[in-house]
Amino acid sequence: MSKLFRAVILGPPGSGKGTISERVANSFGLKHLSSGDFLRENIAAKTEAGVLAKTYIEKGALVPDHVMTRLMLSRLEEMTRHSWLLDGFPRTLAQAKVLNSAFELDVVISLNIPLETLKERLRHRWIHPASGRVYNMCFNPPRVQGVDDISGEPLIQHEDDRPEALVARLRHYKDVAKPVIDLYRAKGILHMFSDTETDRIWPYISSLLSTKIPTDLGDAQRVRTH
Ligand SMILES: Nc1ncnc2c1ncn2[C@@H]1O[C@H](COP(=O)(O)OP(=O)(O)OP(=O)(O)O)[C@@H](O)[C@H]1O
Ligand SMILES: Nc1nc2c(ncn2[C@H]2C[C@H](O)[C@@H](COP(=O)(O)OP(=O)(O)O)O2)c(=O)[nH]1
Repeated sequence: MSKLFRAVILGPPGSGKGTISERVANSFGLKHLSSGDFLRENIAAKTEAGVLAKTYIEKGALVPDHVMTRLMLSRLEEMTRHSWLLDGFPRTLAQAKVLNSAFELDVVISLNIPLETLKERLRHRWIHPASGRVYNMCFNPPRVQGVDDISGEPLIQHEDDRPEALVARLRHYKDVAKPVIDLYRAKGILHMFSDTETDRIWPYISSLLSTKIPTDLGDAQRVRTH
């Protein structure tokens, strides 16, 4: 059995976690598990966790740690034969400790993007709620403005993507994320990236992962698309 690769990407709202995770999944054949997308799946499926999580998300609050860890770890138990990249989890120190007790991580990527850049990006972010597909009028616009390329359904903007909501979200993110970042720095597996453009960060992340991901992942898993 080849060694599997386990990674996490951390970053504030709008920092490019989803965008970069998709490129990592496509380039290295890792499974991308986004906590936000998984929650939306559970909400749509009206699972017990989904119904409970919805009550918190609607209030703009984080889902309680015990609900998140139970949900995410049960999903990860189904993926033990895969290499994966987690996006949006862990978000708190309690979540990180539970994850670390269950899996040994190889790499933690932390995106450090300036506030003004985040504001500008989120101002133009449009989302297809059912699929979680993300567009940006300045970066990756849909073929037809306001319409999802795949389903033809309308795109929406998150209420809390508005600039005035972002400052509070960012302060909360920083308070909650700092101990998580410090934990992984202490473990010697943290890699921090700072820039205003994803396309400038991507080559560094791609070359880091190329050195870390076992080459014997097997062709089926390791599909290189350039
Ligand atoms: N690890 C987590 N712990 C607690 N709540 C979470 C977690 N991940 C997601 N959530 C909840 O689900 C909501 C949607 O998550 P999602 O990642 O899609 O949006 P977000 O947190 O606004 O992130 P971003 O703007 O960076 O894409 C969050 O606002 C939060 O309430
Ligand atoms: N202009 C610009 N927009 C970018 C860049 N990288 C990502 N974006 C867009 C995509 C999204 O609409 C928004 C935030 O990116 P995201 O991948 O959803 O971030 P995250 O919230 O998952 O961390 O910004 C980028 O480099 N430049």
